[in-house]
Amino acid sequence: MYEEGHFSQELYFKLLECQPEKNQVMSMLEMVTKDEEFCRKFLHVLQQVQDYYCQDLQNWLRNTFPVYFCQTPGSIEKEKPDKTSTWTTLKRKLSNTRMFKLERLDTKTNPSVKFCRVKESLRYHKHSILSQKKKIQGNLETSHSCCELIEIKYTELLITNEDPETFPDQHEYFILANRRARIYAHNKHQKITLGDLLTPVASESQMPRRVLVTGIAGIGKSLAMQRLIHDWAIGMLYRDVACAVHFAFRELNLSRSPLSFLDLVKRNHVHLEDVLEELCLDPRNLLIILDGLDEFQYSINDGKAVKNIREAVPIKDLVYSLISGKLLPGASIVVTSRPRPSIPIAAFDRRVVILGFEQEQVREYCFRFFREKDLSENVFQYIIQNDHLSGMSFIPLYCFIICTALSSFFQCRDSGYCTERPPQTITEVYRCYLCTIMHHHMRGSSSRDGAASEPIVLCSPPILTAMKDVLYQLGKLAYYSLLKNKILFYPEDIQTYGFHPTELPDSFLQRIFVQESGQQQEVFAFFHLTLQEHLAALYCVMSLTPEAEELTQCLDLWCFGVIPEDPVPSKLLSTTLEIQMDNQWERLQMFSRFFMGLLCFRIEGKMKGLVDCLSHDVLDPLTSWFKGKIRYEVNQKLLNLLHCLREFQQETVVQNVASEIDEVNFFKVTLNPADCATLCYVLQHCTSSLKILNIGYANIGIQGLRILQPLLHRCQTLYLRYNSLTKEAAMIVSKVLKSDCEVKSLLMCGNSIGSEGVRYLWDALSSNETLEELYVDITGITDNGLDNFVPCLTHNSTLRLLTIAGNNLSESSKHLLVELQECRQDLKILRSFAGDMGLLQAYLDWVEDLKKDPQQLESAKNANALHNILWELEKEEVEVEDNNVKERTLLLKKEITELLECSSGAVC
Ligand SMILES: Nc1ncnc2c1ncn2[C@@H]1O[C@H](COP(=O)(O)OP(=O)(O)OP(=O)(O)O)[C@@H](O)[C@H]1O
Repeated sequence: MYEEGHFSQELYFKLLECQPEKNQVMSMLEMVTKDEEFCRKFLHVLQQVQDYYCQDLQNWLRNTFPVYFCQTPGSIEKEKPDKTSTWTTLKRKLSNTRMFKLERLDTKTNPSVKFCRVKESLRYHKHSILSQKKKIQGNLETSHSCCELIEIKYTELLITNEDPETFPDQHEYFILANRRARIYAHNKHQKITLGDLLTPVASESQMPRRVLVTGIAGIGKSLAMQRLIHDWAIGMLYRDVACAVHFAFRELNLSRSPLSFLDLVKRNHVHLEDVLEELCLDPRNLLIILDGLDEFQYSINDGKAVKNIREAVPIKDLVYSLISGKLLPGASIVVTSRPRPSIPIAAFDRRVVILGFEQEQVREYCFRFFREKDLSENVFQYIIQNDHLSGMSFIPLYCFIICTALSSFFQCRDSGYCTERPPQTITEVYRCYLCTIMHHHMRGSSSRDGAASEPIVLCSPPILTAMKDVLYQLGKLAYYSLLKNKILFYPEDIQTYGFHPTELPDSFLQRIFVQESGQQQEVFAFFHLTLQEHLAALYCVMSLTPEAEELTQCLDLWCFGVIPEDPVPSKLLSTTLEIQMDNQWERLQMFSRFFMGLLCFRIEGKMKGLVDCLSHDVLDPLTSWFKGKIRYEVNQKLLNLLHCLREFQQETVVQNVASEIDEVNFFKVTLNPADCATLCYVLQHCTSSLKILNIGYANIGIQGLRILQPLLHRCQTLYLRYNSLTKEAAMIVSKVLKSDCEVKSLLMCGNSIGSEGVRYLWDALSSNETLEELYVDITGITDNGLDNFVPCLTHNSTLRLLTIAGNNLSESSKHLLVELQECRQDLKILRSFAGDMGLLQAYLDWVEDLKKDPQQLESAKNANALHNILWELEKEEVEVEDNNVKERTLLLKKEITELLECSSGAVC
């Protein structure tokens, strides 16, 4: 009724939430029978879904309301409100897909009895799936987020049909944030829905049977699997599957003794006990979900194959046999894992990646979280207007953290209590989140109901004092484990830090292993890696002495992996010196940013109750430390330093450091909008010129360029190559060139600014008096891109070099270039690759770079650069006379052809 547009979302959610004593069906009937029109619509919908209910009810409805049931199915289509609704999809599927038929079971012997037994067992099985209300990780039972119903809580995720690549060893968040920047920019990846995980796409001839779903921590893999099995149980998805079962690897770890597939299923799904063997006769009846492969304690690479569902084997062999299709071939298997699963991905017919929420889903999430339109819209607007928060919000778990953190501000703002400003930096968000859960923890469950409307005084000294010991010990556990790259803790580990496993503050840590009969083994983890990083940073800030050298030595270690030659006595340093710190800095980036943010709080006296204020005296040595580093660092290390400054929020420090920066090199570092905002934040603290801003291959897209716009006029050399920029980017740059700017060299190659875009650039050049070099090779320019070229450039007096090769210009346009060259003798124009040995060599070197760097190759391919060059080289070949040039031209052609063949999958 909701999907069909007859129930509002509010009514639908209300119905879903009705208490068990007030049966949902009864409530629904009460609602629909109130008015005749409603009743009519209800019967229409019932007619559409007759397959869902039993024959008796179908007959009764037919006899009682013949008028509706004599209409042709589909007559209701005209009332359909939303073409993309799951309801519409369901109806399409009902008509298209094969439905599961019990005849596929072996019913030769005493068929009717068997038939009923199987049907009955499956009904119980589905019922038990639907009645399990899984606790949604990290939820606080606060007044606004108490609801755990999956229909209400679940917000659609962006899933793409794409192979997980081999990622560099970086923090998962950064990888995904950067990866998404690429995916949005080119939009070439195919989106798929949960319901299509097992449906062949156009290029596939067969239905994929074994599917791997990857995604970083907190992106929603487990919730998606819960949603999938839920939707199967209510008949919305995979109706051709007779029986779906779900296992979490963290629970499979508990199976210490050998067991058979039958034992495994029966242990978890008792209702299937009597019918499982029959269901397994045709494995196509089965859908097996295996969630969280990364948490499996055993390696399945050396697993042994088992083919018999009755044979008891070690759990790893069972898992291996299912995933490799040796056991129950034909069954559908969906496995989830964090990126880089420790299993050959070739075992899967399909690999998909969950990329989290798109912006509209963040809005939807906010609504589902707060359930109040105005409040949720205010929160959503606040998130999207803050690049840092919006940059994080695509991860559902972060969305939860942000909404929890913001809730106190926006709710008490409405009631007029709030004096503080809402959090803006990541550290502030986590601090508020932590304070909210501490507040919650302190209030205890008994006073929960009455206290819901109280204003929250976040992080008040009494709360911090009361929680001080817990936070300190948890932080200590977090810090030392983080350095050792450890995220799971055994009870012994916990006890070492002064906690008893039964008295753990479960708002911070989650128990991973459920307690099972006879087995006591439990493991704990912080409910998200970022919470561990935040608490670790809190511990370090609390433990820090006023000794400035300790601070700078620690920063050297965390931000660069540099072990001090002459370490000062420090508990933060002593243990870390024993740890291999090579390349640790990559993993410690989020931690170091949190550290700087919390250090600011301590200096500003906002940690009263936890630790004394730290004197402002540390600011000078800290400024010197930043100045010393920032001059020489490039790429990811530089980016992390800038983020640290952003989190630190100390204007005088940022100003002093910013004035030291005269070159910024982010060549091939993918920059997401939050990175661009940070770069802009720091550099705007000074007004002097920047010699070089190199953001070539940073894939910033138009969103990133808009953020960086205020900086561009101060750059002398501006590298914007291969950034997925379009006409709008040329408009921005043209504005910059018309302003009082310092830009001398502008490299725009490999963007799709096109003819319209380049005309804005020519126009700007008619008045600009700074630009000396302009590179617009391979930018999609065609003949009409030169419409205003000659008049504009004749007025220009500063441009000395223009490269415009690799565009689609006809002979007549090339004449225009020659024409201009004649009247502007001081201007060198390179219009083709063969025209200049230097340009040819530059492109040969470029091809060498592409061979080594798949990401750079991807950018080049997205700009269609290789084909453009080839096309032009082929035309030029005829004209070349100089043998040297000819030889280089042929070589470039050969290299590019080979590269294209190689990267399209042919054997290199
Ligand atoms: N589709 C969604 N709609 C609403 N909330 C979601 C969604 N997906 C995830 N969440 C929120 O994020 C939390 C983490 O999700 P989930 O446990 O599914 O992540 P995961 O990818 O399995 O993480 P991990 O790899 O750490 O196990 C959920 O508990 C829930 O609060």
